[in-house]
Amino acid sequence: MIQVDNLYKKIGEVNALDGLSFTARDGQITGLLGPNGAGKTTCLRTVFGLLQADQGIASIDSIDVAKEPTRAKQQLGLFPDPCGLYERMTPREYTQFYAELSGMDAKSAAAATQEVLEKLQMLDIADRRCKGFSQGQRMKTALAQAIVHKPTNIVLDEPTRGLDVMSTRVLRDLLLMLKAQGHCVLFSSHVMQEVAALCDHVVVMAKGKVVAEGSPEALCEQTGKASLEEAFITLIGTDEGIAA
Ligand SMILES: Nc1ncnc2c1ncn2[C@@H]1O[C@H](COP(=O)(O)OP(=O)(O)OP(=O)(O)O)[C@@H](O)[C@H]1O
Repeated sequence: MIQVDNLYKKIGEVNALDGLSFTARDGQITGLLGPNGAGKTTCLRTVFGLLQADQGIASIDSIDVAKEPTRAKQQLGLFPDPCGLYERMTPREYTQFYAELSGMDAKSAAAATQEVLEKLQMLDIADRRCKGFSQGQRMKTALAQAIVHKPTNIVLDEPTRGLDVMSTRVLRDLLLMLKAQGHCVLFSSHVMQEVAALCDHVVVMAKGKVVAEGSPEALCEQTGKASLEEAFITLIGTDEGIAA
């Protein structure tokens, strides 16, 4: 479970987070939806301990990220940009390298790597170099790295940005699989369709604050609109920076 409680963060003159609070639960996909500059990335960076909030608490499975960053991060997987893979490494080498970085000895890392490669159904590409991989294959490799240390919680910042339709579908299926396995999945997006299709809980944010939250259906009901897109426009007052 990921909780943010009353987070404030001023960057330069901007209140990037302005009293942000929400909970992302286990066994659910939670979407952070907001226009450009809403504070989504700032929020996720704070959750991962890359930024320190001015005020408020971010916690992973009730562990305060600012006070116990190492222990908190053991429960957290951060999905990296799949474009940044080391092309000369194979998914197995790459995943094992990250497993060892997370503190496992070589034998445990090899076993955890084999397990995750099986789980993501990527044994067929496990021992090929990443150079020339399709976006979907890169995506799987990036996700293998993010979850090899078996975190309960997985965070993704705009994971489908720049992806083709097939790769987006691969990623969606992977996220649904992680949810079915009881993980807490938190991702940011400004793609309405993706959020409506995947999320159990949507946190609509603007200007560093939560404007509304609930299931896509509840948000439609609350605003009296038929689609999440219309509900969003009603809540935010604009659809600027949001993709259908
Ligand atoms: N390093 C920085 N320097 C200056 N301003 C920043 C910096 N990082 C964030 N901000 C500002 O903080 C606010 C929140 O930015 P953030 O990147 O968190 O938004 P976002 O919701 O992820 O936006 P987008 O969807 O455009 O990626 C914005 O006004 C942004 O300009």
